[in-house]
Amino acid sequence: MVGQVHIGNGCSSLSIHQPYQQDYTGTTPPPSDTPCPVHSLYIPIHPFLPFQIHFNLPLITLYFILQHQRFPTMAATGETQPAKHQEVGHKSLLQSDALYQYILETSVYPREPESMKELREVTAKHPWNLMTTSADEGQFLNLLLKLINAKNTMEIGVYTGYSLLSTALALPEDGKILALDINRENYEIGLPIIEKAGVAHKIDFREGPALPLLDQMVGDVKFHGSFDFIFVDADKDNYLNYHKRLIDLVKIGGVIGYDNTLWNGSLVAPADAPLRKYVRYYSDFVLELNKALAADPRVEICQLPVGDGITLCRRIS
Ligand SMILES: C[S@@+](CC[C@H](N)C(=O)[O-])C[C@H]1O[C@@H](n2cnc3c(N)ncnc32)[C@H](O)[C@@H]1O
Repeated sequence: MVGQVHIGNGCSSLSIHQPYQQDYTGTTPPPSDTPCPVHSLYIPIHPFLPFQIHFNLPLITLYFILQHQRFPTMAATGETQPAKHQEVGHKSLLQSDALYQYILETSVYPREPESMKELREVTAKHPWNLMTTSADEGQFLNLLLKLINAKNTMEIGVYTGYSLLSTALALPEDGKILALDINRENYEIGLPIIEKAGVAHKIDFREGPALPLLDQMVGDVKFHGSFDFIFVDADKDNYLNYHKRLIDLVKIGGVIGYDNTLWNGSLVAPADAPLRKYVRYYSDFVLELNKALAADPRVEICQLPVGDGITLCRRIS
């Protein structure tokens, strides 16, 4: 497998794939509790490329793949035309684009802080913009954090920082966000806007894969039960691994939010639906996560069809 790189996973979740996933064929998923080794090679060609590519992959094929990554639900529905909605960050599972636009224009954009609007617009120009948290979900997170009086929080999966900014704006002056991402470059796109908004002092950004850091924190009792809120929006194949650790780190009564738990609606696609390989692959992890969360007596849950689906878990024991 000389000269192969694995880049990205699915819609709205960039995953830098780990060595154990090399040669992924869709039939041999990686061990579910294998800690993420530090990625050895990172080539930011495009975040949604689901599988390993050969360096000599013809450009035309690459172009074809990139075009189709933008409309991952097409495969699930058998549509032949891309969805009409072109809103950046559009991940609504609403069947009506017009209704989604109505929500954005009536309730979201008019109340969106200027800094978030600016970050959304800057992110829209970035080639991986489909990864960004949608504006309606950003608004939801902001209100949720205020409702639960969150002060000490964590975010796994920052990208350019839209959800991070919505969190930072919601927290009190002495609030904190431990922000984890393998890619600092994208975070730095949003950082000047976050600084201008006067909330950068709340953010402790750490570059690197999240799991090893979580393991360190789990090994230190001072972090146990210390987080009011944790937002997970990163590599789906590690969500269960994250949950195993985060459950110790979030306080009793605190909330973990897992993003993309409806995975483009692919979870209910028939077995023979022509899903793209990466959608099918990550769909199994999301299905496994949803089942595990529903059966976990340590949390109360609520799965909301906001964005690409967000499952809130309130720790109760
Ligand atoms: C969907 S994006 C996050 C979007 C972000 N919440 C926003 O509001 O724009 C997923 C992010 O997860 C990061 N990521 C992927 N694998 C990761 C890992 N193992 N540890 C930490 N971050 C990871 C990617 O670099 C990417 O920036």
